[in-house]
Amino acid sequence: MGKTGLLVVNLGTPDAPEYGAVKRYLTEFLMDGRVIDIPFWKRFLLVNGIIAPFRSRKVAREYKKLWTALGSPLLTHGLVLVHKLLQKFDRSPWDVEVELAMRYQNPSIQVALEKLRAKGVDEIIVFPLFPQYASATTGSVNQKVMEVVSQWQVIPSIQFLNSYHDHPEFINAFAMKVLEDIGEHRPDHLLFSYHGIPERHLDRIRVEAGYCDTCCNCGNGEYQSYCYRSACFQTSKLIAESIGLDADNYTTSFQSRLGKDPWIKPYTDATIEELTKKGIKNLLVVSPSFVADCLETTLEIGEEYRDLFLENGGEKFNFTESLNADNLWVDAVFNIISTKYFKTEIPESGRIFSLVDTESAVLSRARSI
Ligand SMILES: C=CC1=C(C)c2cc3[nH]c(cc4nc(cc5[nH]c(cc1n2)c(C)c5CCC(=O)O)C(CCC(=O)O)=C4C)c(C)c3C=C
Ligand SMILES: [Fe+2]
Ligand SMILES: [Fe+2]
Repeated sequence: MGKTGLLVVNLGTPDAPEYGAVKRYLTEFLMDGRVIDIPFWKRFLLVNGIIAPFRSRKVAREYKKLWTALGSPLLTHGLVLVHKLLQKFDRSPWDVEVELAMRYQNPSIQVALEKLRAKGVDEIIVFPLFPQYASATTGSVNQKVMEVVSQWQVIPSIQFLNSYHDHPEFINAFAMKVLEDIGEHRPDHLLFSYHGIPERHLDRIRVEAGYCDTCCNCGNGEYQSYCYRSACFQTSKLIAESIGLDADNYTTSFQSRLGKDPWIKPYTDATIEELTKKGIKNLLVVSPSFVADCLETTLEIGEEYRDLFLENGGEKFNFTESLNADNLWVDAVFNIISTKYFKTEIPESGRIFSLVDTESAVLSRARSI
């Protein structure tokens, strides 16, 4: 077997918590036709004339609150994850190079793929940091990868891992985090809050894939793994089952709406209000559409939704941190990749290697971007 390149990809984040960098990020992101799926000229006017100039100042202020000495948390978690994965693959029987890429801004997919090519990989596995497939996220990453390699003389064999929302390794990793927090905070109720998407995006997939109208009906009956909403309900169900939580004790909802079009429901803000009306006083929120903490978890859930819950009579609000670069998650990614692509059973004793995290190793990687 030759050398394999593992491309780990997340959404992207601005290069700095400043107006200009945020505007560049939002413009690249929202000009993607898979994200705002309207005709180009309308999108161009909307993004360049309204959203980017007016939203960037407020969003830059939010990024400033989030920023650490190492940069944006989304990027830092990705760098540490990749660093640990490299250590694991170095001790494995397989010859694997690992690179982090962001769909928007840096490190770009183009640069990361060029690095893998320079290292002589002859096949590439694309691992999105999105457990549930959406055209706006995984679909867009896959399209970009194909655009880049289409310019190469030698197009390597490429494996796209489209989703792992129901993979036992992913479910188990999140379940462990939730279980720990349930033990600590003893909540009355668990809220699974996923990033939303416009309803129109689901309709497009439904028509293209020939799914029935009710495929994503609240997780009941058949589910379709390419229907983002349905996959989110399935993730909640599997995590809940694995920790022995009854259906009455958890709810699934969708957050982070942008614009006036209808997004998939139920909305997280409305759900939080309903839960308080039902007398829920102690709420634990978990967001398994994100495998790394970022603006949408730390600030939107950790501040906005916390305030909303407390203003409506809630008393205790806690948020389960994401998988970030926990060894639990590193092991899960390693196991997902090696069992799927290297067709190997992982011996129980060989699963966990001791990993030494050095800030300087992460920093030097960050500087080379
Ligand atoms: C988890 C998967 C994600 C889906 C699905 C998704 C869809 C989606 N997002 C927007 C608009 C914005 N998202 C923003 C931030 C953001 N989104 C995700 C993930 C998903 N987005 C992440 C991980 C982040 C955080 C990045 C970070 O640096 O912390 C933003 C930027 C912030 C803001 O302006 O509020 C926007 C805008 C759309 C329109 C969409 C589906 C069509
Ligand atoms: Fe988003
Ligand atoms: Fe559906």
